[in-house]
Amino acid sequence: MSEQEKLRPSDAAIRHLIRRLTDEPDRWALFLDIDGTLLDLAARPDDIQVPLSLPRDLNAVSARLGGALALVTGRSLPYADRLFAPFRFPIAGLHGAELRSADGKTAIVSATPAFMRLKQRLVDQTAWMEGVLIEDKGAAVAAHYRLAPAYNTALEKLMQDVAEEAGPDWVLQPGKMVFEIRPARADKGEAVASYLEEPGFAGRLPIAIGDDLTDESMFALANARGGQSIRVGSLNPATCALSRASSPSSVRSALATIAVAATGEQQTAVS
Ligand SMILES: O=P(O)(O)OC[C@H]1O[C@H](O[C@H]2O[C@H](CO)[C@@H](O)[C@H](O)[C@H]2O)[C@H](O)[C@@H](O)[C@@H]1O
Repeated sequence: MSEQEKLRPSDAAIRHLIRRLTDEPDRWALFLDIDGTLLDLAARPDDIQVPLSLPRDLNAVSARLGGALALVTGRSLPYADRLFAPFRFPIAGLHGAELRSADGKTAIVSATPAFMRLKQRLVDQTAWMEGVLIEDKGAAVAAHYRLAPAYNTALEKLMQDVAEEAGPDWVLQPGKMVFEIRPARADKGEAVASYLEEPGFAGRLPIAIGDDLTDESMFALANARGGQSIRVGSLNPATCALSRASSPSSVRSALATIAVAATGEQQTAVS
């Protein structure tokens, strides 16, 4: 059975995606979220599994698009890099605040001493919340309650207070079973807009694929630029994405299918 045949009947958007990127590779630029889009969600942030073939498939799709593929994630840039080694894709990390452009130029945000003290205090203040995990991402911090859903409300209140204390350079970013405090300087939509100014991306139509609240800004940007937006999983809460994909596995299937088509064409060109 081909990768495409494994797709669910509801994965019409994924079939369109495969057709677009296979038939018109010079027309599109692809922006991919990581957790819940490329990778299945896991109980803890560090429990995620990267399927062995995924980095290679991403690289083949990127080559097919002339390099117009970027990962746009809430993870820190160095963390995202490690997931897809040995390849180094253009990556926007910390929800758009960190950015490595296609030519390798990197803008990283540093935590201020005051923010570092806040992060330590957050660890102390949540120590009694059994199951709550604090993820230190440098200039951002996430408080996860996937293993302790009962603390949802208490954690939200605490994170609102901490975000306020952090000041105007940081904002509260809710997500799937998580409250994060991230740098306010850019969101994912702004990161995508910035890529679309770069050689290699400029003049192309964006396709944004994501699964969570943080992805809404890149969906809105892609829609406004005449591109496509695909929300993975449920359409609840309401989304501005134009279409839906059933699961990260359907996104990976699409990438594998496009990668196979791209590699096949290369081989035909050589022989
Ligand atoms: O923008 P993304 O690439 O989707 O990153 C968003 C956040 O993803 C991670 O948290 C989520 O995935 C975890 C692992 O599957 C899961 O345990 C958690 O409940 C999810 O919220 C990551 O840990 C965060 O740093 C990212 O910002």
